[in-house]
Amino acid sequence: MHNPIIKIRNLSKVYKLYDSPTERLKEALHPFGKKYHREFYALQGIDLDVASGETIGLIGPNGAGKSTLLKAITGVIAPTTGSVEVTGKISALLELGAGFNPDISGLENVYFNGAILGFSRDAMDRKLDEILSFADIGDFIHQPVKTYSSGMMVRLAFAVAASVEPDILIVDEALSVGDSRFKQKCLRKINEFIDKGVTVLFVSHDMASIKTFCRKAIWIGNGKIVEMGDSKEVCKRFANFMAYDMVPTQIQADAAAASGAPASYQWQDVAGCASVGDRSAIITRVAFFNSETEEPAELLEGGEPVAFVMELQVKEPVLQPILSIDIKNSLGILIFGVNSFFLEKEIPEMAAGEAHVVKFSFRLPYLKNGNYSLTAAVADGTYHSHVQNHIVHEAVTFQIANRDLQFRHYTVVNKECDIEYDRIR
Ligand SMILES: Nc1ncnc2c1ncn2[C@@H]1O[C@H](COP(=O)(O)OP(=O)(O)OP(=O)(O)O)[C@@H](O)[C@H]1O
Repeated sequence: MHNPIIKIRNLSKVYKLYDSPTERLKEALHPFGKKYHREFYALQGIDLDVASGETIGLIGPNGAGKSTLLKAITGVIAPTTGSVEVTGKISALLELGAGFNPDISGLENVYFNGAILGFSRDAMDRKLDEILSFADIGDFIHQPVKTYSSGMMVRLAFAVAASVEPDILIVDEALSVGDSRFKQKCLRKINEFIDKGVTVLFVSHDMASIKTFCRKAIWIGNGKIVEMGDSKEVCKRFANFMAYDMVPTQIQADAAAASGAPASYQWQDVAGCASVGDRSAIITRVAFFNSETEEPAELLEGGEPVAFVMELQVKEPVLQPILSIDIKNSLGILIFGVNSFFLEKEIPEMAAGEAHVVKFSFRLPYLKNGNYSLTAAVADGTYHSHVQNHIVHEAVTFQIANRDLQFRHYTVVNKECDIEYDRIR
């Protein structure tokens, strides 16, 4: 890469961890320099080149080292080893309140921050209207920052960061505390920066934002770069890792073999899920996956062919089984559902002691970006008169993250609708 705007070589950051403050004191006072600490690598051997105009999303589990990397790039912390070279003006939104003096007013902080970024008082005077109107916190601007709500703090911080025409914009999850209207306003502003060619580094646990804004994503785990590449691909693999890789595969295979069920499903145990019913038949485990690629359905776009499989153990006879799945949004509102009764799929009686595997295959509707859960149920009777045997809430959860703007506004997008149009005057 020619002249990267950020060049990182063999970057490591080591923190000293002490079991108690006394250990720290003992180390400081020890006449022969005895060590009382353990070393913890928050970052280890990071090599990274960022080209001007790139938009990069950083993803990874809690404590992976994402914020530490951003702090090293902005110069807030010094590397233990290695180097970070930055060419250009950085505007950064790090943790909440970082860069603000809590005892002085918001307005004084605006000038203070401007000065740190190299702007004179006159230059900040010229930017002030724009900053105040973007932050939109009214008279609170004259109050000390320590009286601000977290939302107000991030409003002011973003307004200042956006006003200084940076070459590199760094946003560390800060936007998550803003209300949704402000968040949208910030995201529009970030888009404007991207259009102008500003380099953007963005930490978020929200895969939809990462996929929307960032062409490239870097997955950080245990202080190292696990994977780097197209944001869609990296987000997908990270989401699958978070959902499934922590379950030892041998346990899954053993459980499948014991039940005689196909071992190929990536089963999820539902024992820990909230459930109700008379338990004549119980749902013991489930799997949800893309039926074309067979990858776990954790991070989706809508429109994919998917399959949901549930395993049932029958304790008492179920004479007229009805099997159903419901998909709910993050507020618990039912978005759509499917059941064997509606589908006129007659399921034969299930006898005590039997085990069954039921597979629903369908095309996922185009849903609004967000988090969803799937409730699975088995009942006995007819649609109007039945006994619930087992309803398992949030049997699986998944996220819809579609970077295509058209899918953002409607709860469900129906692409099958015809529109007729006549000009009448
Ligand atoms: N000053 C410090 N002293 C000791 N350990 C620290 C310090 N700052 C960070 N760490 C540790 O470094 C690791 C990486 O932290 P970091 O904040 O970079 O993670 P992260 O990926 O941003 O996590 P999250 O998604 O939770 O924000 C964590 O284990 C954290 O506890």
